[in-house]
Amino acid sequence: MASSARSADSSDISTPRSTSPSPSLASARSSHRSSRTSASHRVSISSRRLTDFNPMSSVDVSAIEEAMKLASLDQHRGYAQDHYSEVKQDHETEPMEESEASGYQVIREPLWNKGLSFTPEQRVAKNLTGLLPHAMESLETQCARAMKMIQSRQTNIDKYLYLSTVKGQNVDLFYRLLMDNIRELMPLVYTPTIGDVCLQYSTLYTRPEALYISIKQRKSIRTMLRNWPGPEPEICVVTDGSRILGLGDLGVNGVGISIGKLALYTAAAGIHPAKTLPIVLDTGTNNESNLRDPFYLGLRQKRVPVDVQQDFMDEFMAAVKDVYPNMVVQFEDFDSEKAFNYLDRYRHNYRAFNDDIQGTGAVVLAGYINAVNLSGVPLAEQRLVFMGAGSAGVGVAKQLVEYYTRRGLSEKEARDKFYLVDTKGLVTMDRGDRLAEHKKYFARTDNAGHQFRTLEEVIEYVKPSALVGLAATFGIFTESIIRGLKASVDAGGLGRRPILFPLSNPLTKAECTFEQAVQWTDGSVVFASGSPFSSFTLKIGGEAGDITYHPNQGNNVYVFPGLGLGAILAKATRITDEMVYTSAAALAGSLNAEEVHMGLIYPKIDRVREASITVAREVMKAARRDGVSELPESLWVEWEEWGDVALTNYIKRRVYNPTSFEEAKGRL
Ligand SMILES: O=C([O-])CC(=O)C(=O)O
Ligand SMILES: [Mg+2]
Repeated sequence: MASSARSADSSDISTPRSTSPSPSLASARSSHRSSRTSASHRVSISSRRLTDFNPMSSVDVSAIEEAMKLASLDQHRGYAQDHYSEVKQDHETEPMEESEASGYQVIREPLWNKGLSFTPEQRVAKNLTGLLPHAMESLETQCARAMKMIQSRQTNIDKYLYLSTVKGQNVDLFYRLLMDNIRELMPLVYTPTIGDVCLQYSTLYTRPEALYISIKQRKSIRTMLRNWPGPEPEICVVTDGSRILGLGDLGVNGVGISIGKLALYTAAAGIHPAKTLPIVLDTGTNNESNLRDPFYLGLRQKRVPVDVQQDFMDEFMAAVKDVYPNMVVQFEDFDSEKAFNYLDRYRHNYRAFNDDIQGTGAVVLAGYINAVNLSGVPLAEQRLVFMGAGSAGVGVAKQLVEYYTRRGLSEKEARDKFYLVDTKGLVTMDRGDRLAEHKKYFARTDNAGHQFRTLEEVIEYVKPSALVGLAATFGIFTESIIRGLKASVDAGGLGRRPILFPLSNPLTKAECTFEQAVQWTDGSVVFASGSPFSSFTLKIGGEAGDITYHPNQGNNVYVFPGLGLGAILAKATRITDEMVYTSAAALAGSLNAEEVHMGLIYPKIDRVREASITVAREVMKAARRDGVSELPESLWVEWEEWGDVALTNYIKRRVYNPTSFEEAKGRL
């Protein structure tokens, strides 16, 4: 593991050393290891448990007792005593290399396992003969079997669990499967199914897949980060579970989102799975049903106050910078106030961005740029109503303001195009309640003392050309609201089309369905939703025939993988506004002729990986323009000479692509 390169932490006695194990030690260890992953995990966990807890705290006493019990259990297996003394001398052991592994060690390490794709030569060389059935299969055949199994499962949760098992056994198979069937499988590993998974995470739990960092162990954050078995992660997705999708506070169960997003970093942008790190920060939960659930896996306490969490967050970010200085940090699904605070606080000194504010902002901007073209309502006449004024609502609106200012409007002119609505009605300065800080920027002052309490009143008053939903309330875009939107667009001239983006996730929180949007606008809608809807066919019959309408999925999955990949490959020291804005512009321009012809505003989801490469390339260039890329000057000079082709090639050579059967031959 490259852990020997991690920086030392004086508060942590398990400072890594780069001593190699002696051959006898290595073979003694290997007899106890089933895999590199579990080996390094075991070593780190035992050394942490017995040495790092502060015995003054009550929690720690029981943890130490528990660790002692575990150690004595291990002793029964003739393992712990020797092993532990080794660990004490050599706190971080060198992990086994793939080339050293043999037999079950190979098969049981998901990153090394090739399932039935091992060739006869590999089977002999790796002592796998007899451990596998005779059949030798291509990755494609293994995928076909897995698809058959998935299709035979009745519920989406069962399908998710099957996929999760595949991921835990054979990483290449999981990602080949996901990449080749992204339209069918993304809804299982991501929204909407991941929402249900998060709701039940503690019950569904079978194995750890993330770092679980609780505020009770805040003094050992560095140790916990080092315990992660993957070598030098390049990207982490961190949540505190306080606002998971539109489902609210799910506490530690929200970790499913970090896991799901990172699966898409790999499937949609090719970041190596071993370089991804899902993290949940456990600072308690205010979700009563979690607190009552006997299986709940998180801290059984109310959330700590905001200022306490702020300190914890500072400690976490500092630890990340020490242990993995190059890692990009994606903040995910923090409740709005924290989301804005942390972004402001860390964006200048860390490689960090917020997916809900910036990722969603960029993806909606990309869709909006294309939607305006289709709508027939000129940019100057556009007026937008937002239902929802949280991190996503405000983040999106700000991204769109930036677009307008770049198109020549003053900031005030741009801002005046936006009408944000929350549960109390139109957000105005004189509404009489205490406005959250992040809403103030868009609070209207031109309402002449009048308050608009409902969305209907606001539609009637504003006569918008676009309606965006980020309110996490199912069905809040009623028939009369959608017809009202259509009427205000029609009033400007026939042939104009309303823009309607019900963006809340998962589907149970969508502000309206695609079918409703089509029906209530007589098919004229330009539509994007956060979670995927199926195409809808309007049965007209007769001469005219039926019409099939295609929805768009305006989900940040079109942005965060490419934004993260671009930041990593550019070695960006920060993630600048220019990089985020550029990701949107690049995405908007990434549709091919067929997609344009179909009237889509995003590339088809099957092409998300291609789009991500384009986004990553443009993000890299933006990092260079902003002077935050630490890549050698000579590379940039060369790319400037050769243009996008060379840079695209550079990216493509660095992305993970699960090897096919033939390519796999040379691997071991
Ligand atoms: O996870 C998703 O599908 C999009 C997102 O960031 C959210 O809804 O919070
Ligand atoms: Mg999110």
